[in-house]
Amino acid sequence: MRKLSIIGMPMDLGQMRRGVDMGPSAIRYAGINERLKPLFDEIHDMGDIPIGRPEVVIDKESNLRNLDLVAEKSTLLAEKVDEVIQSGSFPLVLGGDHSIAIGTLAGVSKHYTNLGVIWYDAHGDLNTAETSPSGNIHGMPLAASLGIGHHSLTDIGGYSPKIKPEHVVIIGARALDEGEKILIKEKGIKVYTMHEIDRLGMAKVMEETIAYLKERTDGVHLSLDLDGLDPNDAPGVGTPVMGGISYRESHLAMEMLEEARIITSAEFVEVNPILDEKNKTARAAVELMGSLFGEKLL
Ligand SMILES: NC(=[NH2+])NCCC[C@H](N)C(=O)O
Ligand SMILES: [Mn+2]
Ligand SMILES: [Mn+2]
Repeated sequence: MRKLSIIGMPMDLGQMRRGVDMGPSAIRYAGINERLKPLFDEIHDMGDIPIGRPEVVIDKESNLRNLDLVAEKSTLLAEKVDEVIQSGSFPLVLGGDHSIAIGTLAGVSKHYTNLGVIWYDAHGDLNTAETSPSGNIHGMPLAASLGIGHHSLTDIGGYSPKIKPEHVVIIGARALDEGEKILIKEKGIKVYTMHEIDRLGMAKVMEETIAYLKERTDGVHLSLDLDGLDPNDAPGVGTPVMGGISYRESHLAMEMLEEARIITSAEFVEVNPILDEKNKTARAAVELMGSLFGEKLL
């Protein structure tokens, strides 16, 4: 039996542009339930993790924005994701800014020996307090999940690291900070930048990604930041970068993941309806979910 559990994580504490906390509502409004219903035997919308309206606080010692709050809320999400997997359901998390991946991965990773991660993003999200140009935690979740960074972020769920660098594939990168570039080289993280996507084509990129992860992992989490897409196709994001992955290429990527049957959990993040055009970005997210979960035209 194929079961899906939708978890909303309306957290915008990992960055400064308000509105991304409305991401889960925008995605629900775009018709996620109706769209995915034919693809599963059961869908449970678990509602949202309670975030409230906390005030922004800069952690004095680390210079990180909302460190304690992000850590506290991430723990709640990790527990919910863990519970969903235990119940035999596929966890689909709706963000929220990308800092929510810290909690998602804390809940997912304990169920696998070698969890793989596809990080579909314009950014590397590999910063730490030391390398971050912004102090925004949404630029740090991949580093934190690798066990790099402030202990409040790396130790969510009581264990670290959640993933190994050789089990990560970044797709769509086109804006990397200096510290991130160093980390990618140092750790040997596999990255398909826009250059490789242009050069090889998305089909080849996904073939290679799938073969690479199949060989070394026993589950794969898809962390899809909508800013991985081109801002023309997904304008409703807080940190848009020109020259991104097209809507069509993204559908192909999702379809190939579905065919390969490797994805065991997923999250769609950074949908900000305040910055969006008529909910276009949330609608794109729902359409991509359709492809990821096996929607066929014929
Ligand atoms: N999840 C994201 N949209 N991250 C954007 C991060 C931007 C920049 N690298 C920073 O650390 O602030
Ligand atoms: Mn991101
Ligand atoms: Mn991004």
